[in-house]
Amino acid sequence: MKSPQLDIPKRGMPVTIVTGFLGSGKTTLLHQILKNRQDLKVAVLVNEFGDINIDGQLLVDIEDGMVELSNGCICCTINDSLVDAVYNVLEREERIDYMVIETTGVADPLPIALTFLGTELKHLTRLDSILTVIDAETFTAEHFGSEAALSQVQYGDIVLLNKTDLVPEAQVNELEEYLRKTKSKARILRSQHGEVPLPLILDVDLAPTSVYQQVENEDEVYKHEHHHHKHEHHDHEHHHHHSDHLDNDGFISVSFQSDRRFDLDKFTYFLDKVMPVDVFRAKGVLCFDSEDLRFVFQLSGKRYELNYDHRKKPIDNQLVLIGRNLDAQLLQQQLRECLV
Ligand SMILES: Nc1nc2c(ncn2[C@@H]2O[C@H](COP(=O)(O)OP(=O)(O)OP(=O)(O)O)[C@@H](O)[C@H]2O)c(=O)[nH]1
Repeated sequence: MKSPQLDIPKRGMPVTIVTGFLGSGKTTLLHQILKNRQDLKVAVLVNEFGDINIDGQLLVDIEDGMVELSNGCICCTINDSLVDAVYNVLEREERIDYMVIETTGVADPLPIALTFLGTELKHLTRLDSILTVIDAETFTAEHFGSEAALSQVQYGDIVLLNKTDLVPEAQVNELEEYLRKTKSKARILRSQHGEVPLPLILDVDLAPTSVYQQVENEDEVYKHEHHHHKHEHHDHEHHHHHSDHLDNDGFISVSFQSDRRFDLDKFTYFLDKVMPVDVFRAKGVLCFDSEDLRFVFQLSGKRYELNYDHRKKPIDNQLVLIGRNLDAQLLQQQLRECLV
């Protein structure tokens, strides 16, 4: 007799949440994880701030079977799409050993962690840790004036001081001392280009899940009172508050797409002379008139890189600019002027 097929649901899938501010090196770390995972079958969930998913396009070449969240900040759309995306992974036929979730640079990791602890996912997954990537060069105690960035540091069980190649060691030591003062329990590591031994960051069981749940309860009370208070004054306030949140601490993203190629000189002139300093982060896949290959473009703070992408033929230009106080129409006009 044929034995009946048992359909045993997967339980306790370990999950690491990779968080960290815009451009700190989360995707770079993800590439390292996928490169060095050995026999582990890792599912990565990427969520990007911006209409065009550049990271997803670049990751897909490395690892098939990637699952993506829909665009937008997951800390806002979390109750629908994150849970769905996690289910998509859990329901796959093939074996998957580990799940890594990359949040957007402007997302607060706490609601994401709470989704794993507060929904039906708590029976199917095990939150292993929150890993916070920090750009050792640009990080300051002001956290870019962003509440999300503050929360990222606050809730990191592992703090990865990345880009240590860009600063003198004394400065990294100072940064580490500063973090030690506020985060005595965190595992603090250093890296260049996200290179870190995987046993130090995966399956480490460092998430203090009871603490998150306590925070959640307090937060519920706060939200309730907050809402109530607003309600007395203005019916639309609550809604307004929510859309403020969607603005992500004032960060907005501007997308640009064109079938035409850029003039390389005009584009670099735009980067060096025209683009406002308020553009904090940019990334894209670009095509230039003078070049036969596609380029991957990365800008973080004052630095940018344009690298050949040997895997793909040039097709079109797709670019996302992220920053505060950006004039989307003006930027798009200025970019159009760089086209041949
Ligand atoms: N010099 C140096 N550059 C790095 C290092 N790690 C990452 N970078 C570069 O920093 C830029 C941003 O890296 P990403 O990994 O895309 O950053 P991210 O955190 O995923 O960015 P967002 O998705 O926009 O939040 C890229 O140009 C990387 O090549 C590092 O250790 N040293």
